[in-house]
Amino acid sequence: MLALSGITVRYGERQVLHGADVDVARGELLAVLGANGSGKSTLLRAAAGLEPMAAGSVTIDGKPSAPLDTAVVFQHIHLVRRRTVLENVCAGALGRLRLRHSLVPALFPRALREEAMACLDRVGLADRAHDRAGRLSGGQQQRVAVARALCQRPRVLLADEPVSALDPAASEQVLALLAELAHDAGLAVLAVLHQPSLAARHADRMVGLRSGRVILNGPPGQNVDALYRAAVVEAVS
Ligand SMILES: Nc1ncnc2c1ncn2[C@@H]1O[C@H](COP(=O)(O)OP(=O)(O)OP(=O)(O)O)[C@@H](O)[C@H]1O
Repeated sequence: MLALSGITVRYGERQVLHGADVDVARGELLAVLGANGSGKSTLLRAAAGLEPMAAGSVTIDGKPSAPLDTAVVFQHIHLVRRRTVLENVCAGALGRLRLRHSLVPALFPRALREEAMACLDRVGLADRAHDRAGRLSGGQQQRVAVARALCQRPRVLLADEPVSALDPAASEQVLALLAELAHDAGLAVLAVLHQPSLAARHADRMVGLRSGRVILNGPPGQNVDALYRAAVVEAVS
């Protein structure tokens, strides 16, 4: 479904991605791991169309990816804290509906509110719909951010270190949610993670980057885990 082919990114003289090939199937959660500075976030930004590439292509089912095909969830959760949870989720649809209602949430159409409620239900937070977003815990806010991404109706969900600011229990919940969205909703999900053990518990496949190159690609398991530790983690220790 999502195919990143020959992704090459340079900052000035410095090349940070060297023709990386990564694909994610429909219904798959792919974890991208690697040491600091290995190019994980740059790869994700390239997948989202947010990074100018020196070479390479991003396609979905063989066609160039369009902006609304991919939704992104970031480490820093950008919810509007004084707005309700439901209004924040509705905002995920603004791009696709070309609504001008972002400043007047009361005017969100009823159908959109219902869809946003369904997205919230999917992340297990329908009962918090009318609370102000700022009152939720960090883990709950990240799940709201996932619901907002779903309201965009993307085909691909990209998550950049979505659990870095969360405690272990909330991290497990968010990763389980991403896996569920891949498996049950048929999304292709790519998550940049720093914790190999978390990735191994939830991801269908792991890709390891080192210095802008893909150095491993396989299902979580002893071989990949050992290779990951040897090739990625120990490279920086
Ligand atoms: N806008 C930029 N201008 C110049 N260099 C950049 C820019 N963005 C990233 N880099 C460099 O590109 C390299 C890859 O960065 P990237 O953020 O993709 O790594 P990462 O694997 O996500 O790291 P981390 O785990 O620390 O988030 C790093 O050396 C970084 O300093």
